Amino acid sequence: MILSCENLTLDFNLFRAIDNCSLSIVEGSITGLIGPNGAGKTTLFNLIAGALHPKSGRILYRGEDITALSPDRRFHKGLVRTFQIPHEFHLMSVLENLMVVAPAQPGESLFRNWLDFGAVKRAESETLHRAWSTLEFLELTHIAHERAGQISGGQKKLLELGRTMMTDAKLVLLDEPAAGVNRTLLRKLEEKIALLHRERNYTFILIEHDMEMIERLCDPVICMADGQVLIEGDFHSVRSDPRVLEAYLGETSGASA
Ligand SMILES: Nc1ncnc2c1ncn2[C@@H]1O[C@H](COP(=O)(O)OP(=O)(O)OP(=O)(O)O)[C@@H](O)[C@H]1O
Repeated sequence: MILSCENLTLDFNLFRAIDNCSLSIVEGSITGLIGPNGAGKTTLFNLIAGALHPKSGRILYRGEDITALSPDRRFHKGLVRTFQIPHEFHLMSVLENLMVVAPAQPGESLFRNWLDFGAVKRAESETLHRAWSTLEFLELTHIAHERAGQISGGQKKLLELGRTMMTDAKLVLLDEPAAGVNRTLLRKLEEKIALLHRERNYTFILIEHDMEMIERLCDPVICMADGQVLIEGDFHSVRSDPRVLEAYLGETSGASA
């Protein structure tokens, strides 16, 4: 298991958003996290990424108890939430947006810079090389020098995925990657997620309301309701489970399962 959440509970004032929730994520899987609006999916992501801390329970990442760690410490251990990395810098180019995500570089310390200019240059050229290979992987080299603020919504999602590749990500939390992405770019995004999973052994947890995307990419699928795990299994068994249908029918805002 790459991640285990054990009996997590979180309250927002008197409202219990996460209620004694336990789940485990298998290393190398793409796990789909579904559930009606308000089920607690994003709050669970916030707990896993460290943006919120549970009232009780614990989180183990690669066997280590990370419940008390800051988001930053988790990020440096390879637990990356897509929009934990700041949204794209609009005025910077696509290439520069990748380069700024790279782990701390020697040139960031003036003293070090003065002592070892060669090391700074080497690190910069490694970062540039990594950023360029990331663009090649994402098939975005043609927009390398465009301002990030001017690219399409789907290209921004690809860029966001690319920025996880500039870190040494192991477990990536994707919160509704399909939202606002056109069909063509959505298939490309799916293809890249599948490739990162297959060829680079990334583990993903994917919150998504687009059930076709969940069906194509995810195994297993976990359905949450009322701050708890309702059921876990393959897409078809989860989708046809009467408890899941009931949970979706019970919601008022009408997301489709
Ligand atoms: N900061 C907050 N303060 C108070 N209540 C909150 C806060 N954040 C979330 N909630 C409530 O906690 C519950 C779970 O919300 P959450 O956003 O985790 O659900 P979700 O499953 O991600 O829903 P959606 O699919 O609509 O994004 C909801 O009832 C929501 O209103």
